[in-house]
Parts: sequence; structure tokens; C-alpha cells
Amino acid sequence: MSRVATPHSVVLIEDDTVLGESLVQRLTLEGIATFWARTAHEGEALLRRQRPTLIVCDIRLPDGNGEALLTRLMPELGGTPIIVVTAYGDVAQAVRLLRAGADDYVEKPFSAQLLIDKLAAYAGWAAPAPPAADMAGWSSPAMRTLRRHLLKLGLVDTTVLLGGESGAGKEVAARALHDNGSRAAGPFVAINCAAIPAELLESQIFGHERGAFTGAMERQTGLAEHAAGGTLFLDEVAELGPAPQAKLLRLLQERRFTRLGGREELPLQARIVAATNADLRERVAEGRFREDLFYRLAVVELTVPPLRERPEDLGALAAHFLRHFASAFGQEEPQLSAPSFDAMLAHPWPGNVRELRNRIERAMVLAEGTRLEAADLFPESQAQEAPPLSLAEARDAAEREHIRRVLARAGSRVGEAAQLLGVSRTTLWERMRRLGIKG
Ligand SMILES: Nc1ncnc2c1ncn2[C@@H]1O[C@H](COP(=O)(O)OP(=O)(O)OP(=O)(O)O)[C@@H](O)[C@H]1O
Repeated sequence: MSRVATPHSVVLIEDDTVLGESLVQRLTLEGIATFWARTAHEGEALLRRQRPTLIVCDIRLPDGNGEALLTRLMPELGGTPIIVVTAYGDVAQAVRLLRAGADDYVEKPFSAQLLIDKLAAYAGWAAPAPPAADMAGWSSPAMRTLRRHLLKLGLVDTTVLLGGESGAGKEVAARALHDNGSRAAGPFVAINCAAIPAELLESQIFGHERGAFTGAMERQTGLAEHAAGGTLFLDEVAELGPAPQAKLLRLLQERRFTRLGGREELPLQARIVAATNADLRERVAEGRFREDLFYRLAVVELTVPPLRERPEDLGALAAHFLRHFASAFGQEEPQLSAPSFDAMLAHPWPGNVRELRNRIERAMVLAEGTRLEAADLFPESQAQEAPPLSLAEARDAAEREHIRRVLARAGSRVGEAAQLLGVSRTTLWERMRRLGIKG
């Protein structure tokens, strides 16, 4: 049986420039694609983008420790072999990492040949697994910050409330929190509080005993029990009626619950994450949502920003969905024409990432060629007749839209908006003048 040679790649996380450069040079000469990150932060970004054949990671890095980075990322790395680089004589640390899941270690100094030999040994392993989470495009500053917060929160059990418009990716964020946290090995159980009739909701969450109500023929465990050791995600939590709100409050306060019709008190062993696209404070003010429950849920409140506020993510998200549907439909991955990307930049995306996903899916089903045109993505806007925006016009449109939103968020205070945008006040005034935005 003939073996087909597969191209190999290495992610090297190493801050020593001399060592890094010589390894990259030698590995590249061997035909091994080598991606070099000089800090833990860069390394994490690389590993979130690709799965190499082998990961080589130094333990001491300028912005943190490779051990913490690897331990956190290991659940997502799908068994990709990891070699850790330790200082000469620091075998204790190497042993700790081997126990935690690393596959091998090398002590500094080591030769490139040693690494090449090890790579050859590991290359026979199973094909690297794709990234676990079905997510993409978290590269904008806002989403990078969100990711950082989620990673930190993954290590504790604090209740988290995720806000943001419909389709922005709140459930995706909740999954990222779960998948990257200490409960990743446990279940992620999601329930959409708006989709289940009120009379069934309580029994769905808390379970019921036999005979608890007409039709309850058997005891049934609820989702709070199913999520033990993992995360219970309550989506659209604003839609809960008064009775389930009271029960949920008790669950959060006492971390105990009883099945419907039951007496036995059961401990809550799941972490609670809730999401809403409604303004919960407004609901509290209107008397439609319990204030005490709101504060219990919103111990940490995070917002998933709408897609129109993060145009930087559009390219990666679109590429992700093109790849996804090409594979699902068994067809070649189409290209996006330049005008279609311009049109995407100019579109306000009221349905957020879900709308982008739907538009790409529909366009891929209906488009004629292997290239998606603006008219395929936005058939309703007769885009084919409009002259395409130039790149500069598209950038201006996106910038204008973004500045307007940030200004609105800052209550029209230019100084505050400038700070949020990371530019000086003068630069913002100048940009506003050029783009015709009134202060
Ligand atoms: N970063 C992402 N990568 C890939 N798919 C994404 C991403 N963000 C969102 N999606 C997809 O967009 C759709 C909407 O995402 P999600 O369900 O997380 O949004 P939501 O904010 O929870 O929406 P709703 O408020 O309507 O429940 C889903 O199909 C999801 O898979």
C-alpha cells in the first residue's frame, strides 16, 4: 500500500529570536510549514486559526507561561501532539506538563535535527482534528476582548449574563465559555425559554416526579440535572414568566431545587449562563422581570456586539460559512466578488451573524457560477444595477456607520467616543468632518 505524503506544519511558540530563526529556517528547508509566535498571546491566536501537525511551545514566554497556555488550550487541540521546551535541568516542569497532556519535551539547547526527528515520529499520528468550536471571525478588538473575558470566566463558576442583538452569537459565546473552561468535559445543555410553553418550561428545567401533573406518567429528570458538571444555558431568559422566575431565583440563591411534585432537595451542580436580546433593566423597570433575579443572573454581564459594529470580522465569518456550506453541499467553495464584499461592508446586518449565514447559504444554493455576486447575496436590493462602491467608499461607509454608533453610545460626547475608538479627539473631529457626521 502506498503512503501519500501529507504536508506537515509546526506551530512554534518561542521568544528566543536566535533559536526561533534558526528553527524556522531549518524546518522550512525541510518543506515543513512553520508558523512562529514569539509570545503566548500570538501563539494562542495562531492555534485558534489552525491545527498544525505538531506544536512546539517554550515554557517561559514574555507575556506569560507556556504551561498555562497549553493547559487552557489542550481541550480544544484535538490531540495535536505537543512538545514543550524547558530550560536545561527543569525536568519537574516537563513532568508536570507530560502529566497534563503534553506528549514530549526537549531541553534547551537542542538541535533542529532533534525536532525534525520528533516530527517524523509524530507525523504518523492521525490527521489533526479541526478546531472544535464551530466559530470564526472573532478578530475584531471587541470580540478579542470578549474572548479574553470568556477565557477568564471559564475558570470560575460565576453566573454570566450575555446580552446582544438576536443572531449576534450569544449562544456561540456561551459555548466558547463552556468549551474553554474548567467544565469543558461536562455537558453543555441549552434551553430556549421563549420556545417552550410556560406550563412545560418548569418541568423541562427542574424535572418532575411521577404524577406531578396530568400526563406525568414517569419521573423525569430536568435539564438542571442533566447539566451537572457542565453548563446550563438559559437562552431568551427575559421571556420567563413569574413562576419560573421565582424558581430560578431560588435555584441561584440556594443552589438547590426540587423536581415538580417532589420533595427531595437536589443540589445544583451546573454553572448557569443566561442570554437575552431584550433590555432586562427596562423589563425590571416595567415590573416584568424580578430585580432580585436580574442581579443574580447579571453577576457578570457581557455583550456580544452586533455585526455592523465589527466589520473586521466579516471576511473571516463569510469565509467560514462559504467553507461550511461548500462542504455540506459537496460543492466547490465559491469566491466572493469584490463588489459583493463591498455590499456586505455597507449592509447594516440587522439579523447579525445569523443573517450572514442565511444569505450565504441561500446564495450558494441559488447562484449560477462559482462566484457570488452582490445580487446573489442581496437580491432584494437590485444590487446588480447599482454601480459597485469603490474600496475607499466602502471603507468610508463602514467608518461613518461605526463612528455614528459609537457616538450614540457615548451620548454624543466626542471625547468619550474618541476614547472608545482609540483615537485622539482631534483625529475624531477631523474624521467626522470628512465623513459629514454632525457632532
Ligand atoms: N463566530 C461565529 N462563527 C460561526 N457561526 C456563528 C458565529 N457567531 C454566530 N454564528 C452563527 O450564527 C447563528 C446565530 O448565532 P447564535 O445562536 O449564537 O446567536 P444568538 O445571539 O444566541 O441569537 P438569538 O438571540 O436569536 O438566540 C448561529 O447559526 C451560529 O452558529
